[in-house]
Amino acid sequence: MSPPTHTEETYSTNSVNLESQLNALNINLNLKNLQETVKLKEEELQKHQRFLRMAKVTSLRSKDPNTQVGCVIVDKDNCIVSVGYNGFPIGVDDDVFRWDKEDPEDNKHLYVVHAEMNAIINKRCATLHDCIVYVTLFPCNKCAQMLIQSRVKKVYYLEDRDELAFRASKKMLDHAKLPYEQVEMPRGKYVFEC
Ligand SMILES: O=c1ccn([C@H]2C[C@H](O)[C@@H](COP(=O)(O)O)O2)c(=O)[nH]1
Ligand SMILES: [Zn+2]
Repeated sequence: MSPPTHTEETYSTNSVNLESQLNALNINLNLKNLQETVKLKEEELQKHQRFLRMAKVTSLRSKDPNTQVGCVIVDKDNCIVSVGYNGFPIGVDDDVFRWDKEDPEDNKHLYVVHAEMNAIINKRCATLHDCIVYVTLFPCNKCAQMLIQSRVKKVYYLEDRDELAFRASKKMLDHAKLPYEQVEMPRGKYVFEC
């Protein structure tokens, strides 16, 4: 085999250079894409945290001395279409139907309207189809039923409980393919440092 001619050598050196330049360009492009994706993800997370902070502030209106729950529902344009918190129904007097009664015959759980249900009922739009739900506590099985029936798109929540009502809720949401995601809040920025 004859040694490569000068032209062949130059061609081969140039092609190696070109390849390494293309590789470098590709790496740069990939890095830029990655940075863009990370930025978008970070902005998305901040949006969820902002709405969950609103849900938390909403929860402060609840008179439940044990657990205050707040719920905010937003549409596909990120406009708030409803809010709700756990409370007794309109006209049901807190002084008669007390929050602190231990008696199973007269317990708050028999009367309270859950935050999610209030938000579903209070909606200021025709339908909640494809809306996003932000709630401070994972929805119980009853609320999950209502959210599935309302055809909301996703549930973001802060706190969870390992209790039957919440386990059943997860089972149902999984089966109905309604996704849910727990969101962590930035430290020290929970409610008031908006
Ligand atoms: O999906 C839910 C589950 C519960 N709540 C409300 C109902 C009650 O007022 C409290 C839970 O009281 P505990 O004394 O902690 O059991 O939370 C709700 O709004 N949504
Ligand atoms: Zn509930």
